[in-house]
Amino acid sequence: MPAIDARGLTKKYGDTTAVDDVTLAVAPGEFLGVLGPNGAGKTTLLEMIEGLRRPDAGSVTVLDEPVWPRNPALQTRIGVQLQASSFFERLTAREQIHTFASLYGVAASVADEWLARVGLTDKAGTRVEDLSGGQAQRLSIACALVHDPEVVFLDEPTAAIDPQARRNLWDLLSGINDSGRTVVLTTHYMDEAEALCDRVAVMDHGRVLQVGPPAELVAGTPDADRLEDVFLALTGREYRE
Ligand SMILES: Nc1ncnc2c1ncn2[C@@H]1O[C@H](COP(=O)(O)OP(=O)(O)OP(=O)(O)O)[C@@H](O)[C@H]1O
Repeated sequence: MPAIDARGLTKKYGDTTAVDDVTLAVAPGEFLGVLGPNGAGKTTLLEMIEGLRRPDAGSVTVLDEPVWPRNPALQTRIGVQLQASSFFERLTAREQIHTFASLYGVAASVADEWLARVGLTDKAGTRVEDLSGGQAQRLSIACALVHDPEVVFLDEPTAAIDPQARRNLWDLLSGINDSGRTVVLTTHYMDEAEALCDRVAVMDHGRVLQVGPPAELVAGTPDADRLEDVFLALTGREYRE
């Protein structure tokens, strides 16, 4: 049984087809990257898989449970990185993650450990609206992981993060995956996809163009040294971040 089984997912916004008939299965313990340029449909696809957005067509199960309509049985088993704008207002970083922890019945000490793991112990007393973009992003990742979910969804987790913190987050996410968790992340960054992912789904214009281990995608594409070349071969366009 796949950890995630998405079939024929489609979402339109007016005349824009954000996600166009995407079928994707993710194995338990797999690290899948959804790679694509701006507007490729990555966020919309992820939101449908998370059960946060209703597909116009298609269906999704996560851990063998349907995600739509909203499925309370799944909430404690999946971790979704929310946008920083979804934080509870006026709480400090520590209060924020303690609130998440208590919702899930997780000890406060575990929440503090997560603050340390994302390098935010010295910002624990800072209000969430006073965190930098990268700090807020790291807090949102810690909040998504605090209840030790079986399946983790991260939407461009390193987008606003400086290179050193990015490396630390890569180590953190690899460690979570090594401990058997299924991880799905969207990214603009080829190097991130290559460094972290067992398989990469290359997306453009709402469609998944190719799925496979990064090395296989490259090996299967004549003259390709990097995923950039694979994207060029698939679309005829340069990949732009
Ligand atoms: N709520 C919305 N209403 C209308 N159009 C939308 C909405 N959300 C996304 N779109 C459009 O759907 C397409 C896919 O957007 P989406 O955010 O899923 O892509 P993305 O790959 O995550 O992009 P980015 O990397 O820039 O976040 C884009 O053309 C976008 O403009």
